[in-house]
Amino acid sequence: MDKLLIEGGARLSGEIAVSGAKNAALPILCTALLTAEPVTYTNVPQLKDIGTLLALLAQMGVKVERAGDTVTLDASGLDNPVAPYDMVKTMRASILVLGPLVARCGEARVSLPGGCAIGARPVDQHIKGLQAMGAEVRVEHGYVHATVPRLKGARLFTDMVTVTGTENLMMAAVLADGVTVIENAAREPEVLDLANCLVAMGAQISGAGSDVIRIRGVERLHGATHRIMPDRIETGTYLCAAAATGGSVRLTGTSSCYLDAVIDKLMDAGCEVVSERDAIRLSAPSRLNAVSLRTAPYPAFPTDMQAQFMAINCVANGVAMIRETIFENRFMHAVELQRLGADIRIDGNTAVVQGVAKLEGATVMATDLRASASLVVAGLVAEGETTIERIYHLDRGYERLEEKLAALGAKVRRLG
Ligand SMILES: CC(=O)N[C@H]1[C@@H](OP(=O)(O)OP(=O)(O)OC[C@H]2O[C@@H](n3ccc(=O)[nH]c3=O)[C@H](O)[C@@H]2O)O[C@H](CO)[C@@H](O)[C@@H]1O
Ligand SMILES: C=C(OP(=O)(O)O)C(=O)O
Repeated sequence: MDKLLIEGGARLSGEIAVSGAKNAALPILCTALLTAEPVTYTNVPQLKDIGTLLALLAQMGVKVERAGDTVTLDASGLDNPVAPYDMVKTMRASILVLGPLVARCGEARVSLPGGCAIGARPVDQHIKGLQAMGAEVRVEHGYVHATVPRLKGARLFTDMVTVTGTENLMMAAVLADGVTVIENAAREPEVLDLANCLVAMGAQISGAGSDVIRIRGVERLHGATHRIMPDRIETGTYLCAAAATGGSVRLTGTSSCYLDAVIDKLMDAGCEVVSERDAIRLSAPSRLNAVSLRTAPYPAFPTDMQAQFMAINCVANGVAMIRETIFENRFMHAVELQRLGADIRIDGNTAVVQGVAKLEGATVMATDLRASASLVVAGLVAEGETTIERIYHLDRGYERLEEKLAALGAKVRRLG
């Protein structure tokens, strides 16, 4: 199993390009299921999760062509609306095929993605929404079976803000008979990016990006070309890495416009952040101030950046309170950070981080994607060598991580 070796202490500086967003690409690639015409997607990141999704689509009968960051999908031969357990178990986002399959084929059999390290993550809201649109849905033997002659537009209200739930129901509604209104919708930029792709394919959607989305179903969608938005979490992670090391970096192919909550906190920590049209520059002081935060749905502070901010607080000046309100088990990085010498106390969904003067390198274990990112950030500032095990988690969400870090001057290498 691959490991990452980091020799801490280098101050990051220089320029790197940010990749397309994993969490936008995953739902957006599923839009191909909604049409018999080819759809081309650009700025698709080369990540393990994307490979898993493309393999899943291919076994359904979708023709997949991939050249660099461009993917063309042709679902004219879609003949197997099934997502088997073996392909779904490694990636929760595979539930995103459910809505499009029911909408286009009138049936779907999709394995429940199951629990994962950061929480139970049920999909009851996805199911409830499809039922409200007239689908007959049964959960049997670990699979969601859904059938319906044609979905009907409905008024949907989710019990909590759910990102992939909103995305699944929006994709189901675009081919439904009549108007669907999703209330309490997720406002994440990735939901808006998905809506933009669907509109380019002929869907009628208004309100995406707000908490009420209105969709008028159409008879069919057509092919289109869509560019995936930049990855705001990858952007935030490199900003944290630079900030922790007292560095000065410029990130290109990205934008600060979806990162207000994160950039605010970096500025509170003492960083100077300058937004350009398609780039962000950050310069950090030699020691950051501690910054407290509370995760919540967009536009508030993203749960996917909580672990990286815990890492920077470990070496900041002062005490930070970090409250996680989205996932019930998203502090697993804390014990690993403690192995590096961090002072962290967990009390329910709150972590109290007392900054220390220095961390020391050690062997640590990655437990999920962003937990792993926090260990990278901590390893970059720790004295001596840090070995991060189980980095397959990182490969789910960070394209060419070692190469990008090395381009900023980090001493990092992968051991196979
Ligand atoms: C591929 C993708 O885009 N993943 C992101 C997406 O995950 P994902 O879409 O899975 O997360 P959700 O927004 O659905 O989850 C929010 C909360 O709602 C709960 N819930 C959700 C659906 C449901 O049917 N029932 C239910 O109880 C979840 O357990 C969680 O506690 O949003 C999360 C929250 O911003 C991010 O951390 C993930 O990176
Ligand atoms: C939790 C994440 O992803 P996923 O929903 O794909 O597990 C993430 O991107 O941090």
